Amino acid sequence: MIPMMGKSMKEMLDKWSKMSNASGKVEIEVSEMFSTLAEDVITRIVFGNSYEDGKAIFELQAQQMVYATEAYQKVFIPGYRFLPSKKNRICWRLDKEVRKSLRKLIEERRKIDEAVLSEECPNDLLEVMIKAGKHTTSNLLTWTTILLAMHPQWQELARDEVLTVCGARDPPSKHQISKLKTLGMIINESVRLYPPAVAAIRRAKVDTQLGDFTLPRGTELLIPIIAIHHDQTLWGQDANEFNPARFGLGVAQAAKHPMAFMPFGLGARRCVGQNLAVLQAKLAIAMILQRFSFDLSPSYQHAPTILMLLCPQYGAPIIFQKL
Ligand code: HEM
Repeated sequence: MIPMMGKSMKEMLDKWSKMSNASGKVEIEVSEMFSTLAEDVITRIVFGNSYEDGKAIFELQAQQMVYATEAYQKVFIPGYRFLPSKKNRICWRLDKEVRKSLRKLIEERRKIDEAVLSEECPNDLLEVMIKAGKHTTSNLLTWTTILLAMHPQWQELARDEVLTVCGARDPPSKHQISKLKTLGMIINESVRLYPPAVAAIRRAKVDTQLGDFTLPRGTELLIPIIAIHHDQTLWGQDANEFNPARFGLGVAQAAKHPMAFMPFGLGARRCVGQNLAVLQAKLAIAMILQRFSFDLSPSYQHAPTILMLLCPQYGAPIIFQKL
């Protein structure tokens, strides 16, 4: 998997190098680039030979996200998404199309000779992964790049670590990636401050007592991940500041409550793509650090906004300088 990711990454970075001017500088809108990268990686991993079909499904999902965001931006009314408004109807239709395309692909996979169906293309993973992975991972990469551009001292520390552990040119191996502790802390701090998924939803299956609240069966709960991640009673006075050092003793020790960090959700339904997302993020950032230093473009405006996921409202223009 890592060589496949490394290949997509290297192709992207070679393109940036070619685009740079005589002094080795290039301005890149990273949110777009990382979106393409994450799509490329997941589509290759999940769909293999059905790459083109996979891309078509991602396009349908992008349309679905636009409509769903508009619907959710209205006042939050439990059960709103079940009402037959025009936008909801379009969402349902797109959802049906996505499911239909996925089912078709899975059927096609089933027809493949069993001998060809190796561990590399288990078809049940297909439906699971496609639904969640692209936008969240590119979002994580975008915020981490913005934060490292804002905090050059952490960028330097991360680069020193990458160069010491992995050298200056070759894509890091799995073994090397597991040794990138500072980079791991930076990524944790990035998803704490800017969790791509800002909330998770649960429904009480039975009547439940939660602290002082009695929740009747069927109650929908919105768990505000982003608010929990910024809560000063849990994270201290500097809760809104970028301080990867808070993760120095591990995730469980970073806040006053061991479960306060939940960018991938918690419990049995937590994110199945967590390891893949973190692996991809570490590899991508490490490979960028090996080749470029970077700063925010003067046109960058810091305006985190929720468009289903937490996004930089005016994009993420970053100036890269070849090392
Ligand atoms: C930075 C990247 C990612 C973030 C922040 C993220 C976050 C989350 C969150 C918050 C949940 C809800 C968990 C809960 O309700 O407790 C979730 C669920 C899920 N994620 Fe991710 N995710 C990321 C990347 C990925 C990737 C790369 C994949 C697949 C390749 C993926 C697949 C899934 C799936 C299938 C679920 C549903 C699990 C279930 O309902 O049992 N995610 N993710």
